[in-house]
Amino acid sequence: MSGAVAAARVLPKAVTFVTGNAKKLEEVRAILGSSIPFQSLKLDLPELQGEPEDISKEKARMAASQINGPVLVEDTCLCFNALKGLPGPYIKWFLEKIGHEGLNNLLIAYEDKSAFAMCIFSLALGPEEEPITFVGKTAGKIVPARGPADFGWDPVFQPDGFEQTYAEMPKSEKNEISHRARALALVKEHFASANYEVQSGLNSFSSTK
Ligand SMILES: O=P(O)(O)OP(=O)(O)OP(=O)(O)OC[C@H]1O[C@@H](n2cnc3c(O)ncnc32)[C@H](O)[C@@H]1O
Ligand SMILES: [Mg+2]
Repeated sequence: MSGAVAAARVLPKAVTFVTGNAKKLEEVRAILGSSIPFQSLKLDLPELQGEPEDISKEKARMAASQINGPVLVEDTCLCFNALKGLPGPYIKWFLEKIGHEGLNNLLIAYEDKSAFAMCIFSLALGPEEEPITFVGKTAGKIVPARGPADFGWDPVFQPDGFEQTYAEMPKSEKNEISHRARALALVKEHFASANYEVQSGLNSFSSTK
């Protein structure tokens, strides 16, 4: 078999990035550019419980069966080291209920304000396929809110090596060093090496071009 080129994996349609979060979509678009042709769908998937990687995979399975085609989803965690990784995948509810100040207050009893942001993308090529995950992390610390409050917990997260919070940075700078950018770098690598082809149609592309 040596020298044989692996047959292209034909996908019925282009990969759909499924999220209910417009800001995530904006960043994914900015980071991926035209490197991976994808379409997007706004869908509020259930907030699951468990270990971050399992949550992301299950989210991908649910999205793939709703769409009946290849999907990319992501789940974002904000993990406080003093709290052994919590709120982690539950950050959405913590943020919604207690806000930026409440997140700071969770750490009042601890000297250690360090945290990391984590993004886990899962790619499911179809409803019956085992999702593949891609993890990106950025270390930083939790600080009193600074900067515009237009995306989640950005104002309270200051990445290591920077004087600005995610919210204070120009978007282009966040998109170079963020948890999301790091995970997407792995997604890009995967697409560059996988031999995907989309069945002819509007979204026709070949990942190996
Ligand atoms: O539909 P999905 O993709 O699940 O979108 P979501 O808003 O429900 O997102 P998550 O379940 O991943 O929950 C993560 C929470 O963290 C927020 N978040 C995600 N990425 C962020 C980032 O880069 N900076 C700040 N906040 C972020 C987001 O607004 C949520 O409140
Ligand atoms: Mg969600």
